Amino acid sequence: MTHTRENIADLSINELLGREIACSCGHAHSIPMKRVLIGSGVTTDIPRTLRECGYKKALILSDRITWDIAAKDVAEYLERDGFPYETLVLEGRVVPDEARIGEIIIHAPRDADIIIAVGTGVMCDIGKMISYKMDIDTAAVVTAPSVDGFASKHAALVIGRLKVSFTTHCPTIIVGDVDVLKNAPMSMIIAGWCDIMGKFSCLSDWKISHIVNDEYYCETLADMVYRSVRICRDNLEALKLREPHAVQSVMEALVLAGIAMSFIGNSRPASGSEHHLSHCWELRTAKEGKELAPHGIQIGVGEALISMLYGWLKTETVDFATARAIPFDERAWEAGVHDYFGSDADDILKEIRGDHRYDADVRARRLAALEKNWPAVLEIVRAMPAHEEIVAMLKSAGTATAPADIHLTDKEAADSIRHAKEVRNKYTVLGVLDDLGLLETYAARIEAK
Ligand SMILES: NC(=O)C1=CN([C@@H]2O[C@H](COP(=O)(O)OP(=O)(O)OC[C@H]3O[C@@H](n4cnc5c(N)ncnc54)[C@H](OP(=O)(O)O)[C@@H]3O)[C@@H](O)[C@H]2O)C=CC1
Ligand SMILES: O=C(CO)COP(=O)(O)O
Repeated sequence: MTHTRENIADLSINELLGREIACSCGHAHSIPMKRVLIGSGVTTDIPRTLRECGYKKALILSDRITWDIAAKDVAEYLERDGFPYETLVLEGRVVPDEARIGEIIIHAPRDADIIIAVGTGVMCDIGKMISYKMDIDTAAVVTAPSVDGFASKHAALVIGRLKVSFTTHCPTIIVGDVDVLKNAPMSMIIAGWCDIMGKFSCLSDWKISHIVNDEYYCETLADMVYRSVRICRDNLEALKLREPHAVQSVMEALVLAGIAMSFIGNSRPASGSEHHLSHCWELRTAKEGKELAPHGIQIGVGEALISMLYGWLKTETVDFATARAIPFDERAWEAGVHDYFGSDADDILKEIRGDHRYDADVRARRLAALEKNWPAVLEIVRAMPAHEEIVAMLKSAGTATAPADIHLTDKEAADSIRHAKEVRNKYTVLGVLDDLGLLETYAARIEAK
């Protein structure tokens, strides 16, 4: 049976796993994930699930906080079941860096065939990396619905003080016990909800790139993600009251976004211009040794900024002849990249030169495609929720809405708008504005606010 945007909604998360989904986009989607347990009390199902998936011995990996929150319960259920396991409880604050990863590899038993990482973004990323290096599987027992990376095969690690995204493998089992998730700090629950709200711009960016660059786009998956975004948006009041169905919908949306990324082999369904701003903020603050707000909270602010740019573009009088006549000052651009990215600039420039995204002929082709398809692009731009609507949603969630709320100045926000198109080879609204010669004007407006 071919799956389409209409009938994919009939499938549960578990029906998306462990098989090929023939899709109307022409691709067969699959993910090597075996089981997703989301619901009240699902921790008790872990021993049976491990056995059903063929595992023989687990290493439960946690830190002190997540041991008390969930890992000790996992250990108790495995003990009662007679399922072989060992535990490794990390002491102190956990940073996913070389030292921690080395420490865990030294202490991990050689005969475990699955690592059960108990925690949130950091613990799950460590679990992915260690299991990948040990050539065994990993399960994520999530203690707060805070990020959409649980189901992805990427691990964000700190290497040489810099945040680097490693390709590892996705967990084979994900557990989100709603009885645990609903008691997480509200700021972490809202962070996950913000990560989901960021999909409004990321999915619009992806669709625009499909039109302009003929980039592969799967309407069925985009729709699947959109549907879960709308459910989370509509459940906000219930989420603030920690109602189980609302917490469950955020956890499911986070996992679905990860599955969608794995299905297509890149992060298009979950990361667009709003994430690229956050990548810039992290790169810069890591160098300055500053701590930023949690990932999801940054995405909320990124979404507010990007929705403002989309809003300005909705009413812009676009002049393609003027855009075509704008010369590309390569030396000035290169100097700007060095200035902004410092020691990372050479790597970034090397990648950009390799993918040719700013070559004159490539720019000209993009501009021609933009001009030819402008009504279709404008339709996507106009469908983006208004900036005021995004800000009202974030305010209602009680979270950050503006750069100042996460200790960024308007100048820092404007600079990230100028440079975020360099951090990933993904065409977004920032690339559209750049091609149209509007990026600097819009960045300057943000700076002057
Ligand atoms: N791989 C991917 O695709 C992605 C990865 N990321 C990465 O994820 C990380 C951010 O993850 P995030 O979840 O926001 O933050 P962290 O994993 O850093 O967790 C934040 C803090 O919350 C604590 N905590 C976890 N659960 C609970 C709970 N139930 N009650 C009280 N405290 C709790 C953690 O404790 P403790 O320290 O004890 O665990 C930690 O101190 C970043 O490193 C980011 O780069 C983000 C997006 C995608
Ligand atoms: O953070 C991510 C998804 O939430 C991954 O994004 P990137 O592919 O932009 O690194």
